[in-house]
Amino acid sequence: MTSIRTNGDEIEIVDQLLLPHVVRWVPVLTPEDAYDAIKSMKIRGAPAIASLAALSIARYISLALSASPPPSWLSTPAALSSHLSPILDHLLTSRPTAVNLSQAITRIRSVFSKGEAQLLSGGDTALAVIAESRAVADEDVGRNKAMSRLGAEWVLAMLEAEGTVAPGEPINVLTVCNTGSLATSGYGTALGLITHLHEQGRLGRAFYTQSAPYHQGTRLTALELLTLGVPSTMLCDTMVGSLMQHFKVHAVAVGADRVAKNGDTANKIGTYNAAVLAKRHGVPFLVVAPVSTLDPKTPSGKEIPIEHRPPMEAVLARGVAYPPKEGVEAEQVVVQIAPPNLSLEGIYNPSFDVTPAELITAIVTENGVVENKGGEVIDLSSVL
Ligand SMILES: CSC[C@@H](O)[C@@H](O)C(=O)COP(=O)(O)O
Repeated sequence: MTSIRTNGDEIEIVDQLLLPHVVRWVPVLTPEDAYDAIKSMKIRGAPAIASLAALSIARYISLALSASPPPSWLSTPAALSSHLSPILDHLLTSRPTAVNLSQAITRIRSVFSKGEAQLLSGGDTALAVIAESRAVADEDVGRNKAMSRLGAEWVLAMLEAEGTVAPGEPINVLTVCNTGSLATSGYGTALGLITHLHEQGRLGRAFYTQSAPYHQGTRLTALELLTLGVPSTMLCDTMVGSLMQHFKVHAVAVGADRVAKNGDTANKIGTYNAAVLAKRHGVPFLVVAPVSTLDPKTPSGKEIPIEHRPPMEAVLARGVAYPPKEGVEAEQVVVQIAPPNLSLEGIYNPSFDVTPAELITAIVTENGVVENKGGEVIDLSSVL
């Protein structure tokens, strides 16, 4: 399962607004198509957003290079930079919370500067930008596997050392939202950790929240875990406290859209609730994210820009008619749940919340695991 597939310069994404009932691949022909797909959440998840934006830039430049004659903006690194700058600026505004997109764009911009400093031709700089853009997407799977293994080993060792589980005993892990293959270029972050535990025979059960109003849990994580054959249980977002009162949850593992310098972490709305409840129940709370999600330029969670989605989206549900009619192909319907005269000002719809570092037990990256030493701040310098 994947969110993006490429063939040379061709890019297609699976429309995640239609999953799991309808699998439709849609072409992404221009950076503007990428912008629309990200903004409308046809593709979502911090690493996948960055990958699509970068791949759309690679395609845009590659097609220009093969034009005859090539456009004048390919003549020098400076011309390339001034032509692409507004396109990159625009992509950056598609979704503001996930920092991976901004990190990818910074990487691309740095190639223009290198081209200028090294007196490269416009054509060579363009090729270097294409290579850097494709690397953003290609690097993702390897680092996801690395962080998933590191996080799984760390949490098992911790639980075994404190005597919560016996050596070899499987553990139950709760997650929020969707952080698997569909949210990344493959394998996933927090869901990757869960997958790794499953592959090692160390997962008892994965619990996952529905993650309303977009239902990334109900629609996407459910699909991924079913496909992988991972034993799992879905719960409504409001049931996390009840779950922890009645079932053994050994750890919570979530992804991140941005981790501030002090360790405060923005992730899907509802993550903070899970963290508060984990603290109350003494359950370790892990953030699993690539280094490209760490943002040392943002001092704390207070400065993380939090996207508010259109109010209407909070009262919509996507699915198929129930019960299914035999012989009738599933077709998605969007239903409106609230009273038709509910004013849009009467709806609060932040897409993310911030979990303070003090509630986080450890931040897991491909470069290592950073433990919270018991304070209000997590020092990320060892993995940056
Ligand atoms: C590996 S994905 C990490 C995060 O991007 C994920 O947890 C999340 O919050 C996704 O939110 P979304 O609004 O679906 O893009």
